[in-house]
Amino acid sequence: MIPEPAPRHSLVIPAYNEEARITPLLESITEFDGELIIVCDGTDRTAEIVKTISARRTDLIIRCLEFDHRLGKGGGVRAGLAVARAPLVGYFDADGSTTLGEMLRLFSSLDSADGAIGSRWVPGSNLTVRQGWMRRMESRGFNLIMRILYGLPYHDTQCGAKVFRKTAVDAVLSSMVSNGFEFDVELLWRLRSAGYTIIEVPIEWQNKGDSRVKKRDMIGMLSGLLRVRLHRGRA
Ligand SMILES: Nc1nc2c(ncn2[C@@H]2O[C@H](COP(=O)(O)OP(=O)(O)O[C@H]3O[C@H](CO)[C@@H](O)[C@H](O)[C@@H]3O)[C@@H](O)[C@H]2O)c(=O)[nH]1
Repeated sequence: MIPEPAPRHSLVIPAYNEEARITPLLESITEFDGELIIVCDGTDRTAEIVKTISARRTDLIIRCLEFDHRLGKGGGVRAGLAVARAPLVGYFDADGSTTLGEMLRLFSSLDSADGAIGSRWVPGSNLTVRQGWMRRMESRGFNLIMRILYGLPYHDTQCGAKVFRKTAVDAVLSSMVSNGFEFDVELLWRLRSAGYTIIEVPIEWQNKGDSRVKKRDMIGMLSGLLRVRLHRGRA
């Protein structure tokens, strides 16, 4: 049997109880030279919907990873990245806050770096629907703390659109401990500490609302990051 060629890109979509938003996102993708890995660990019909679309859309490679317990956003992304087969990998949110076109633009900037993160807070970005001022302040404050605590020079560590060379991700993934929304910061920190270059790229972003991020997740995110920094010390 001739082995299937590896896809060019792997994109992970963490999808926790996304039955209302996953169909429009997948249907908006008309062409993609790669695989989509949807990580479903919720309690609604997301996985069932993904499998139905996957069977019908023979023009796309859609893989559905199913879990019977909640992994957290970070845990979900990690599970997806671990089985990604392409040399260029990444992840973005299920809510359609950014588009596949923007993800392809991020991929194309990997010519000059090992990782590229979408940023809503650098010149050239386009926020078509702005976040409320409270969430914006929290985001700015969070990034400031990350600059101080982790020495990360980025303006938007939490944007859900990120791409990397698979070799870079593979080098750090097994040391990662974060499962929640703090995953992104730990990943960036470990990659930078291992000498990989990551650039920040302006992105087009539409805030969709109906966030799964609750107050307790924010507290969990900060305390998780303090724990990683204090107890693990070095990457
Ligand atoms: N598999 C899985 N996915 C999850 C989980 N929790 C959240 N997600 C997924 O993570 C993505 C982001 O969650 P949203 O509910 O859309 O929250 P948001 O407020 O719009 O998220 C923004 O802030 C987060 C925290 O800073 C960011 O991580 C996120 O990328 C985005 O910028 C969605 O695709 C959602 O399904 C989980 O436990 N498991």
